[in-house]
Amino acid sequence: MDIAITGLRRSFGRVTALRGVDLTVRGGMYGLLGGNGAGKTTLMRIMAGVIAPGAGQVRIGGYDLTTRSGRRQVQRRLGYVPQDLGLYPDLSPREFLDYVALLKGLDDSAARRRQVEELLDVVGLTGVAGRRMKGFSGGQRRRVGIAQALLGDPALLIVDEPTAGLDPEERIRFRTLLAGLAGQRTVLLSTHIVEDVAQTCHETAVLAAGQVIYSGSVADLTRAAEGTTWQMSSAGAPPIEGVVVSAVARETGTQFRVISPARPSPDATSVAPTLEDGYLALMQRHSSTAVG
Ligand SMILES: Nc1ncnc2c1ncn2[C@@H]1O[C@H](COP(=O)(O)OP(=O)(O)OP(=O)(O)O)[C@@H](O)[C@H]1O
Repeated sequence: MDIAITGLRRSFGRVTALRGVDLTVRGGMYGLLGGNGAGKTTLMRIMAGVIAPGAGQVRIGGYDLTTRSGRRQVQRRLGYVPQDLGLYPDLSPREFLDYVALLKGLDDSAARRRQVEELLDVVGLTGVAGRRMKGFSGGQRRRVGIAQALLGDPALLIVDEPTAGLDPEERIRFRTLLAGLAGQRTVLLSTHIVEDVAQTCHETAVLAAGQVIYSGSVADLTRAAEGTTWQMSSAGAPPIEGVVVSAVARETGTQFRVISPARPSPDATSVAPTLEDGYLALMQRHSSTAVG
């Protein structure tokens, strides 16, 4: 399901969360990157129809989200996994999903049960389907969140910060699950974890201070740091030039990875960038133009 957004603005009182967002998404798995407060959640909530847009155009699958009828049409075709999904701790995932399915209008109880069992299997929760959710891990809770969003087989799945707080193994399992779901539908993944986008998306956008400062391929964003990514050793002091991406302590000194337009020290060697380097180089350029 295609998403076409132009000139989207949204404020909360005196705080402007989105200041003219332009974004086009065409199917598959799409990453939305940005730091804290960049406006990702506001954008997701507008697309999910939870809050109305301020000014601008938002069309999803051809439906106009600035109208109430458009929002209703989109909500029928969309699954949303918010950052903090409230679960009922005394219900089991099976009971919870059955309840949400009823709310979504799946009245036929046999069909509802069938769909709930299918989704429990898709998200890998069949083994704990009858257990109360009270003691569930972060990963299990998020799986329940995905399952409830998939009820009704939506063409668009919007997932806000799904891997925050998960341990590394759970994170990998979870993003693999999401990538699998993008086979037949559009999955919009909002995150500040660059690695999740690097491992699952071809296309991405970067949001900063309520504006899209990059949209395009993950490969092109990675290339944004080509020729400006350096590795160097130092007796201890970090380099004065550039942004330090990582610092690894070794017996011989500290090895730094640095993003800098100029060679940060005579012994620094140029290395191939990762998506994280590209993202940081973009942010660095953006903040220097925003200030200057
Ligand atoms: N309901 C609200 N009332 C007031 N201000 C809000 C509201 N929702 C968002 N904001 C403000 O809008 C800005 C963007 O917030 P938003 O939650 O969309 O960013 P984000 O990119 O999702 O950040 P995070 O990763 O920290 O959740 C922030 O300054 C935030 O404080």
